[in-house]
Amino acid sequence: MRIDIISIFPDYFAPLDVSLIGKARERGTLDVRVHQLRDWAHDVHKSVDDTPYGGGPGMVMKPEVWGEAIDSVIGDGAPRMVVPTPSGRPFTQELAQELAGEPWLLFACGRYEGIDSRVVEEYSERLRVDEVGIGDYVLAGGEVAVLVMVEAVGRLLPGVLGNAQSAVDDSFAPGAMRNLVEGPVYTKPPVWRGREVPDVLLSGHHGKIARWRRDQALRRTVRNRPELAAELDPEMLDKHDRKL
Ligand SMILES: N#Cc1c(-c2ccc3cc[nH]c3c2)n[nH]c1N
Repeated sequence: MRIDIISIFPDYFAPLDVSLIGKARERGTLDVRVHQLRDWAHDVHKSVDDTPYGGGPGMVMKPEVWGEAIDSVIGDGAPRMVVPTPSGRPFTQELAQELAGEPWLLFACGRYEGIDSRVVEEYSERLRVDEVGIGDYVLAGGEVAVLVMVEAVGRLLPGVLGNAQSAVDDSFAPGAMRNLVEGPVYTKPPVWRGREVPDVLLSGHHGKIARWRRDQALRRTVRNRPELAAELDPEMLDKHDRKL
């Protein structure tokens, strides 16, 4: 997978040089290219923003600069374009799985009050463009959101996670974990400050362990994410309710 990121703060993406994503880049599984938007700003100040039409606070990012940058980066290609924005569709594990199936992603990182809306209009005629948000809070720009999305997508690519099963057991993963969050996890020592690991996990009985883990996931989902629990099959809730 190729990933292009356009931003006025390329240094924000240094974390993509380390850990899982860094190793995937070294192996060639991921080809991440970060571009400085100001390279396509031609005035002496390398301006990328201007005052908003209609008035209002802050500045808006100029369409001309974005247009030149995107045209230069994609050439005749057609990546899937993702524009982080608080007003976007929610970024979910399901969307991460979908994006992980794309051969080429282009992330356009806005700053200030955002990117002139004609940029999304322009490229929606030629590319699949998704405006995506990572949560109901407001950041100062799209860079952190892109870091979140690149990690969530990158870890799903073949060979990136040491244990492919991890992705299957992820919270929210399609299939058995859909609408469920993960339950508690434990490692050695068996007793820590007088706190014991649940006996079932030491039993070696894989069926009982699987049932216990699912029950714990359900309990945590009901407790922490009741809106997800409401989406679960009532039969599953009922079966576990008798024990919840
Ligand atoms: N994704 C996302 C975002 C943002 C965001 C994204 C881009 C810009 C550009 C200026 N301000 C921004 C905030 N805030 N909260 C989210 N969930």
